[in-house]
Amino acid sequence: MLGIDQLATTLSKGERSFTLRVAALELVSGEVLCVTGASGTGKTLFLELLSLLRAPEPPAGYHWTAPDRRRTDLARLWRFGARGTGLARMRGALFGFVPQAGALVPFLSVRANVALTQRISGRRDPARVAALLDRLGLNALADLPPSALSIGQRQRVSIARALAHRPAFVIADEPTAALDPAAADAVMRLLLDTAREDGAGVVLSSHDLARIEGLGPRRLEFVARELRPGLVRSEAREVRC
Ligand SMILES: Nc1ncnc2c1ncn2[C@@H]1O[C@H](COP(=O)(O)OP(=O)(O)OP(=O)(O)O)[C@@H](O)[C@H]1O
Repeated sequence: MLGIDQLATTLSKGERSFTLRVAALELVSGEVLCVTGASGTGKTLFLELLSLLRAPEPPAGYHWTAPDRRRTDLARLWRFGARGTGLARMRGALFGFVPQAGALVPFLSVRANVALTQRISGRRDPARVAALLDRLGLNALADLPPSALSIGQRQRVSIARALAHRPAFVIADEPTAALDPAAADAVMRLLLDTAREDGAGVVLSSHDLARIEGLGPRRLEFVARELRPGLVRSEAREVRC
């Protein structure tokens, strides 16, 4: 289980400052959480904090309780900086990423792209790569480079890559933003179904409420307020759908 008890970050430039704050959140592996809010309310920032890509402001409360009940203080992993090995190990074990537009490695084949997260996390498992290629309908494309694929196909590769190393959670930042409605529905279904079969949780952001309706009972909504000119604070509230 992931547990947040105060997680915040502030971005500043000149007179402008944007603070994002999440007071409390618990997330069990296998759950689906949709993250919503208007453009610029900090959905991407929150996903970066959650997935250990961005350091939270101290004091921060963020921990992981493994199935064997061992507890890791995730906020403390930042004490050695962004390149700390403990941080990288935990990030790799807990999270897989589906970015907005695939972000595949252009000089690797589809198969090698899917295997990449296994290589990075030291969890090599060619049989699982083959199973995911099959599950996501990518067998015929396995030896092609990403440039030979449609955007929807690239997103399917991205989903396979995010799951290949068996993370506890898949983090998807507007995963269907670049797709037409039919392809978006198909990719969303594949993402959620494959993650569910694997027992992985999914945290996905979207500003398209219609598309995420019915995906799960939990939604975290960010609302930003300008406290005074140039000083914006965005806070989360959980909405039960
Ligand atoms: N250096 C900075 N100083 C102040 N504010 C910043 C800085 N960099 C980014 N911001 C603000 O941080 C906020 C968070 O952006 P973020 O990309 O997380 O929002 P989002 O909800 O994901 O938006 P979208 O739906 O458009 O992708 C934005 O309002 C942006 O203006």
